[in-house]
Amino acid sequence: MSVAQLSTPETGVLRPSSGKALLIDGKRGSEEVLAEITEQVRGLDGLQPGLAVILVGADPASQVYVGAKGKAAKACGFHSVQHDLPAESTEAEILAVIQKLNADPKIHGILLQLPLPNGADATRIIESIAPEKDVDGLHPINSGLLAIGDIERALIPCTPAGSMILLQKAAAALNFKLQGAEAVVVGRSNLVGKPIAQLLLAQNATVTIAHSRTRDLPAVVRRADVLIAAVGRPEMIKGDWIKPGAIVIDVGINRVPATDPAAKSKTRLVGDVAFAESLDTAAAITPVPGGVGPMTIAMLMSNTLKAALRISGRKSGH
Ligand SMILES: Nc1nc(=O)c2c([nH]1)NC[C@@H]1CN(c3ccc(C(=O)N[C@@H](CCC(=O)O)C(=O)O)cc3)C=[N+]21
Repeated sequence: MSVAQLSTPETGVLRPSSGKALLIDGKRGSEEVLAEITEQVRGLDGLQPGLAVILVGADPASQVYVGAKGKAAKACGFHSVQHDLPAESTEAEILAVIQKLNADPKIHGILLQLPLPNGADATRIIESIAPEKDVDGLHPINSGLLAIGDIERALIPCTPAGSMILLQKAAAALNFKLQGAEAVVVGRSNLVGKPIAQLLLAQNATVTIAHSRTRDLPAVVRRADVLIAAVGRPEMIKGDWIKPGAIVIDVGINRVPATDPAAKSKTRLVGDVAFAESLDTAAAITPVPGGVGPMTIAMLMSNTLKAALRISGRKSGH
């Protein structure tokens, strides 16, 4: 469906004339961001942004994500290192690695892949990362800057930042105003739900954070002009919960058994939103895969570049 087919009434409630939602392409969005970063890095003469990723344990999914991050970093022309630590590592051992990276002038970004094995608490480890190298945006200094609305100074968590870029792309295509819109975030994690809510507030949306204890979740979701699904439960949000004309950003990445026995892979990826059911109701929706996931990696590169420019005393260009 072309953007021209959409009517955009003053109310900000959008009704696609053909009944099919606009797909927001995160793969393409991420390629655009990565190309821009690569171009900027070429012009930095002498400064090479450096990213260190720490992986504790050998969770296969985490290994895939960490591999993708290293690959993207190299493609952008970054210095990229990976520290693999055994699952049994003590907090002191992880802290020692972080101390070294904090002091390493070649490293501008440090990412501790989450979750830690055996449900270990990452709070103290994250707090040991130098805030100016905290490219995941999880240090209390960065979450504090975000909470007081100092978006320029904060390093913003990558998934929320990527989700906002996709939301802004959809809003621009649909001539939809975030200001004053009803936004519902389903999920309240420190990694995704809470920071996305802060970013939406900074855009003057009216924000509701719903979670597992929310009474009548379908009714709350039905109010959403903008719906952010970040619960981590496969296809939990049903098509008939979606308000007609809503913009839907699906942050969930859930691996479920493949339905097609002939499929090459025994599993497939689905989001937190029942995608097929939502296509006739939503004005725009992010697919899974190919939506927020690739943007997350692009934002990590963007944060690393931002950190490198700041640490080296150059302007960050925003
Ligand atoms: N400290 C920390 N920071 C993170 O940012 C972080 C983390 N820990 N732990 C795990 C999650 C997960 N994550 C993803 C990144 C890219 C895709 C991605 O590119 N996904 C592709 C598909 C990949 C596939 O096929 O498996 C897509 O959605 O199209 C997915 C997930 C970052 N995470």
